[in-house]
Amino acid sequence: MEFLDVPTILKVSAAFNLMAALAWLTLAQAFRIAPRAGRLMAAGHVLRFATQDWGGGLAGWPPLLQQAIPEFGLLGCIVLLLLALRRMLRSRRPPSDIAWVGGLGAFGIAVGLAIGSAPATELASAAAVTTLALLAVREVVRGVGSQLSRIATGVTTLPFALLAGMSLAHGAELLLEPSWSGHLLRGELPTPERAVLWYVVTASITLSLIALMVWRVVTRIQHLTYRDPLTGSLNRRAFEQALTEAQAQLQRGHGFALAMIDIDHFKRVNDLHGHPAGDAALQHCVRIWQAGLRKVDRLGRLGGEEFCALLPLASPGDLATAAAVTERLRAALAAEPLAWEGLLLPLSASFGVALPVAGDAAGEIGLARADAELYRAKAEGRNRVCVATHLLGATA
Ligand SMILES: Nc1nc2c(ncn2[C@@H]2O[C@H](COP(=O)(O)OP(=O)(O)OP(=O)(O)O)[C@@H](O)[C@H]2O)c(=O)[nH]1
Repeated sequence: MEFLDVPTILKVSAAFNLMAALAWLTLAQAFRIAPRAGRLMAAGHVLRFATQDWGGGLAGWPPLLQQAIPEFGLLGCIVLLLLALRRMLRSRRPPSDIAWVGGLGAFGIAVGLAIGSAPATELASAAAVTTLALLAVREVVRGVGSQLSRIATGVTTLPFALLAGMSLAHGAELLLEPSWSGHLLRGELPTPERAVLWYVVTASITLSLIALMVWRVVTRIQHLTYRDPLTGSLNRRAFEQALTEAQAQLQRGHGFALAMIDIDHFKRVNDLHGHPAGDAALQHCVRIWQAGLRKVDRLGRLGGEEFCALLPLASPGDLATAAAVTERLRAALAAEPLAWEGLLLPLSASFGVALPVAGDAAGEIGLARADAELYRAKAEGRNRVCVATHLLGATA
């Protein structure tokens, strides 16, 4: 580390915090990207900038403040960062756990300062920072769920895990060698290795949060592009894209079935109970059908009260399985009326199931066949599943 002296590393780190604060504030205020999370992040970086020891910067201050300012500053910065992370990942969990850990940490630091024990002060700070960093790891893992690959989740959580590890190691170091603490009070600077490590961790936490923010924005754009805003099912364009991809897979022996769906007498719901009731009925149907479908299945709203489910099959011609799945969807809706303004509105739908045709690139022939079966289900009395030429389910 001879090429970099410690005061330079500390100044670079301070400048980085200031620039990061400006960048988050610009994203939040000028571009309205993750505004609340951005403001919290900016506040965290400003706090770190203002309270970090830049190498002798606190030398003229009273000894108590020389130790108190960086310890409280670091703790406050990590609390703000964790709150920002929670907002970024749209977590609904109340911040009481963060408040508890931050509050206990601050109390521990204050007690350490009051009794004049530098090791106790640093130990309280290390314990709180370790816990907060572990909470951050948990937050990311839960927040991204299965939506990111394991590698991406691992890379994103790594900086927080590193921070937890460093704080834990520092705590252990203080227990084994209490004389190491209070280096600020003695006017000592950290070693170049420590200073660089802190800088790397701070910078990688910022990069990790930027990656999460980009991921959030991209996910939102994808949702707006591919989802029906009312029901959350795929919109027509996205469903057609899924169908085209499934048709291509058909050549490789991966079969699927199409179940065309239309809610029965839906106009009556609108006419008798109003448009909002109709909207609620559409959401109700999609919630029930999504619950009955597997993760690999795709449900799309093709328009109005017409939907289509794309059901991948284990064996290409397995129409019986597709019919059984569709019958389950029919029965589930028929069994669960919509609760609307104190009333229970019975709902049902008709279904037409068909297999796709190889070589039909956009899947139009399969859709037309499923549509013909749906037409037959309507004509034969509704609330039923018609498959190819066979009637499999029928209820009055
Ligand atoms: N509330 C609401 N209604 C919609 C929406 N999209 C379409 N509709 C209504 O859905 C109704 C469809 O009615 P029809 O095509 O006559 O079909 P139906 O009443 O379900 O009759 P069958 O299909 O023959 O059983 C129309 O009244 C449309 O206005 C929507 O997003 N929200």
